[in-house]
Amino acid sequence: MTTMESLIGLVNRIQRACTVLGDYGGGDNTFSSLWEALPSVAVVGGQSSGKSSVLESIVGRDFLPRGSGIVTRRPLVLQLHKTDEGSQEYAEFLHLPKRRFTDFGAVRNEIQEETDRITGKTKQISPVPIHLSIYSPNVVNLTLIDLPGLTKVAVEGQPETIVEDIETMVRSYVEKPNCIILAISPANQDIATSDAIKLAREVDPPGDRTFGVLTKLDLMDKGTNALDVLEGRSYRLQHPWVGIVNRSQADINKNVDMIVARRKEREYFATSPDYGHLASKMGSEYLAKLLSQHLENVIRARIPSITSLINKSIDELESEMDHLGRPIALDAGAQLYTVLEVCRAFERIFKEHLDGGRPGGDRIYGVFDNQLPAALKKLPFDRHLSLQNVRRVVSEADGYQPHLIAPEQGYRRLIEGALNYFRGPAEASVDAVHFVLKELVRKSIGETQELKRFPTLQADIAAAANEALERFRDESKKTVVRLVDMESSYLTVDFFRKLPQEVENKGGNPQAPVTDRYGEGHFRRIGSNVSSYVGMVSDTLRNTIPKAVVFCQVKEAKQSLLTRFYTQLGKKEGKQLLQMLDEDPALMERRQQCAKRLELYKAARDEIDSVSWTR
Ligand SMILES: Nc1nc2c(ncn2[C@@H]2O[C@H](COP(=O)(O)OP(=O)(O)OP(=O)(O)O)[C@@H](O)[C@H]2O)c(=O)[nH]1
Repeated sequence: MTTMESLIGLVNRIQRACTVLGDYGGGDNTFSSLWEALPSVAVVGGQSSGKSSVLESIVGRDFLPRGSGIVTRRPLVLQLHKTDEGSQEYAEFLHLPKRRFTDFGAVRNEIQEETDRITGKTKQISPVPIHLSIYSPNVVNLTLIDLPGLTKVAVEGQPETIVEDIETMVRSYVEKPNCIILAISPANQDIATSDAIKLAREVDPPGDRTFGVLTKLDLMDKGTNALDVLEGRSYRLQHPWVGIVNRSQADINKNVDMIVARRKEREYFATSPDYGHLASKMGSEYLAKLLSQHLENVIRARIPSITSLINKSIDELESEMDHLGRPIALDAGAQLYTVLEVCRAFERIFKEHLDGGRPGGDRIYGVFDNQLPAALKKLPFDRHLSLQNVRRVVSEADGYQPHLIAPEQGYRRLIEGALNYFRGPAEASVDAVHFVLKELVRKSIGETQELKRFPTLQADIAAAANEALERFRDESKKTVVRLVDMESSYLTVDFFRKLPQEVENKGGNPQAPVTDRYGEGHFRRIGSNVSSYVGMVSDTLRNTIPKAVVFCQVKEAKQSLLTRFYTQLGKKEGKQLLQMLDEDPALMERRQQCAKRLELYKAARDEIDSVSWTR
């Protein structure tokens, strides 16, 4: 079982971890803020309303910078830790973890210097908080955030936007539903004009999380009192108002001890004719206890939802880290392994495209089934085998003496001329398949999740794959052109032997004039015979070209797309490998951020686990 104090201690530790990792609410919103999920108490009020005095009397020490103008220019997260009676008081800054301050004057100087470190000596403000822990037997466990005082006008040396800037910053703290607002108003001013109440009313209309604090009760005009406010009649809040009497400026100048001031405050209420009946519920000590108690209750109630936020964030971050991939290993062996792994993943996807596991491979079949037959059909054989052309080619081939029986040379020339036309569709099929393969490489690279983080390796793989595809294309072209050449280098003898013997079988009419043999019918027959032969070759090529293309390009791409690349890879040194694994800087940055966040959430989870609280 733990005491309530450990709950505030728990939140204190998580808050410190948040600040170390740059999570103090607001800022970049790509991560859910743990800070914002934690309950905190923010002190707000107009300038000179007595904020610093209230904080100091809660602590029982002088330690805040004083001066004219805006002194508090960065939020001060003040974590109070109660220590055993008699132990020495000391303070510690998060930004100076090794130094213990026992001199509170030095604490004041450090706050000032640390403020200037971020804002410069200008009068600018900054939302980056300063964390100060005070360990003392005279405090209660409590965390308070001191914010710049709300002002109405910019004074000499301040930027014009200061009024708005301060309000925006203060608002960014108090508008969070987990923020408890300590709204400070001076009693010697009309409560209706209080900056603190005005802001609190805006961000917390029901007054659930606002604690009204009325300072300077001792400075009210004689004969007047603040009972209407303190008893909730002027402005109603869910929590009771607390009246405070801080040290006057004269007391501060005289260095009146804070402990003495607390005693005087107690006496003031105890003996006050106006407030005597409220004495036990007035004063800074009471306020500190009230806040501490309330904060503990709020934390207790919030722990389950904080835990679930933490667990959810851890899950999300871990899955994002998996997605981003683990950081690159440092030794060359592991780097080579990573490169090979990624290449294999790419090859697997590329093969899936070809084998039908992913779309795109069917387009190769489309080339064979549509494109090639259509191109073959379109070849200009009609023109080549027109009567006129047949007559011309045959006559030319005969030379000075016309052929006697079959125009052997004429046939050969006509066939060779026709077969030459097949080169075009054959090469076009090779190119078409090449482009399909190239497109599949591009697609597969895009689909290889493991490659996403390595733009250089992506380019290297693309270059190697495309270079291999070019080689396969060259080889394939040579092969299909060879198929065509083979057709013209040796004609199918059988085909011609089976042709009806035109002269001998001429319709059984041996009397037909000899001139007929060289007439239209004769050349038409030659044309039609050549056309049948070419048609037969076309059928053959329609089957053999796809075989050659698949053999030279598709099968090769499946088997050895990256073979050369792997050989080159084996010769590379660590430095070159690392260059290949050069990651996108944005991604590296994101991974680093995720890792930091994960560390924060895990630390927070451990903190919560280590505190078992009573329910
Ligand atoms: N008599 C008397 N004087 C007070 C009381 N509270 C604050 N003062 C005086 O009012 C002046 C302003 O008080 P601070 O505590 O510095 O007020 P603040 O709101 O922190 O001021 P800034 O940080 O400048 O915005 C100081 O001179 C205090 O001594 C009080 O309850 N009684």
